[in-house]
Amino acid sequence: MQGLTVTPEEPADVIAVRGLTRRFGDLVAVDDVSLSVAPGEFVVLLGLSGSGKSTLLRCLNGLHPVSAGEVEVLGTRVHAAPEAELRRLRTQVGFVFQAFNLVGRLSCVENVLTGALGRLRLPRYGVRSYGQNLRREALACLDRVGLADRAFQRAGTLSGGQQQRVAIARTLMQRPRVLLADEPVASLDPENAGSVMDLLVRVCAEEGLTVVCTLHQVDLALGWAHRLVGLNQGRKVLDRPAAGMDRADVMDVYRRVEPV
Ligand SMILES: Nc1ncnc2c1ncn2[C@@H]1O[C@H](COP(=O)(O)OP(=O)(O)OP(=O)(O)O)[C@@H](O)[C@H]1O
Repeated sequence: MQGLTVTPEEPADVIAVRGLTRRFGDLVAVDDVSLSVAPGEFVVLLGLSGSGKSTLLRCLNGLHPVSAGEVEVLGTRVHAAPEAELRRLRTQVGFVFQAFNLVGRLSCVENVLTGALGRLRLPRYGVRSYGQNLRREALACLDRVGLADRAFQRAGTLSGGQQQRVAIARTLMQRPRVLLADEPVASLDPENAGSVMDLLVRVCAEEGLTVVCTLHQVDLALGWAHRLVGLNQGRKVLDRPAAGMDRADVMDVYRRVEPV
């Protein structure tokens, strides 16, 4: 049709943070940070211990209220959302923790099944209380992380690397659109850290997830991130595509205090 041109729209940012400040009493843990994350982007947050990485991550899904500024995730205005809206948002935002947060006495498959609770109306108790389709899906999630053969083993009896794989399977079961990962490989030895990161990056790419992940391992960050964001004393001191950056550029994050 003449005269009618349809321009493909740029997809909106999945995460948009503007002037975010989070204080704990007199301490400014996150200081006037702005950040946009595009669909499917894998952003790694770097910075010294205490620089505000975990606090920023928790502000993204409303686990910490913000002191000032705006946080928008998947179109939800997190800074102003009532608790019910935040609960709805959290069903779409997976969280992977350093300490795995599995229930050690439950089997791997039952831990994975809990990832589906956000989309079920009633609580469930025991593997058999979930329908057959969900049980099949949970086993498929375990298969994707290479642990189908451990489905009925108690999660607490697995190694750290295996437990983090189960936690990733639980996140897949949640079918999130965004993944927040707080030092997901900090408790693992270097070899396991590499292979769990490898898995995390692969499944996130397969699912088209938008990811914000805090890491202490600079080499892993350089190897896997699309973009590196550095914090120092709560301020954003780096925000660059990872391609073309080297270790020395990244190490600057740990010294710089001037915001970008
Ligand atoms: N609930 C809280 N109450 C008081 N202070 C807090 C709280 N949570 C974090 N802080 C403080 O906020 C600052 C930032 O902490 P945060 O955990 O975000 O840092 P981090 O960069 O994630 O550190 P790490 O790499 O060690 O996990 C620190 O000084 C910390 O002590």
